[in-house]
Amino acid sequence: MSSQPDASSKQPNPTPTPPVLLVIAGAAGSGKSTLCERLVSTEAEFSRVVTTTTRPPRPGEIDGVHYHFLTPEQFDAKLAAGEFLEWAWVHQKHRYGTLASSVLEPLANGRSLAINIDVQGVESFRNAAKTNPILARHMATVFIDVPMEELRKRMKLRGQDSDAEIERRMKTAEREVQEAGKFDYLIKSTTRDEDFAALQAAWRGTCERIASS
Ligand SMILES: Nc1ncnc2c1ncn2[C@@H]1O[C@H](COP(=O)(O)OP(=O)(O)OP(=O)(O)O)[C@@H](O)[C@H]1O
Repeated sequence: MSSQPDASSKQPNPTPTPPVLLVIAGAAGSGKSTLCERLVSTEAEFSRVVTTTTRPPRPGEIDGVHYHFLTPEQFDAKLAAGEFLEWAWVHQKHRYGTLASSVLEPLANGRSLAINIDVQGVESFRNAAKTNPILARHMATVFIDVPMEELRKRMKLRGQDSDAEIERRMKTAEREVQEAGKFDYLIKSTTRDEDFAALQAAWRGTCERIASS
């Protein structure tokens, strides 16, 4: 995960906005990370949700900044106490998740948050919002919709994944796109700039909903 940008490089927004939680999902290669990074690096109100992992820190990674690093035992204890909004095994090796406190505390302090997560993780957030009025009020879910052939192209161009891995991700993408109708906002992906403008529109829409409720 990339480091948090320097807050001083962001332009403060002259009009105060209510804090929001934008939960951004889409298939692998859809551009979630690109959008999330641009939002937290250009909009002064936004921070990235600091998620939790049992994988050991890599050199240079700071606890509480890049991740909350927990031992498997600490993770188990928080799980048993119901402190996670969502969690998952990754590559059957390490667990990753989002603590409710990592979302609720910044929101209570007036910070807006963005998180990029898979479609299954969003379902957990939606379920949590059913019993948590703060989440229900401040959260909006955003799906980035990319035509299948364009997805394959983006993953090939990115050059991170083998052909076999890309095909595996494409199969998952076909399942994930079936869930698009459950999201509050759908971004029909075109250029990076237009996608970002659509994300900003989703942010504005969410602020208006909160202000009028
Ligand atoms: N609107 C766009 N048009 C063309 N290319 C894009 C667009 N948005 C992002 N990309 C490129 O597509 C590739 C995938 O983007 P990114 O890594 O942000 O996707 P992701 O959804 O976070 O993927 P993953 O889930 O695999 O981490 C990157 O190379 C990125 O630069």
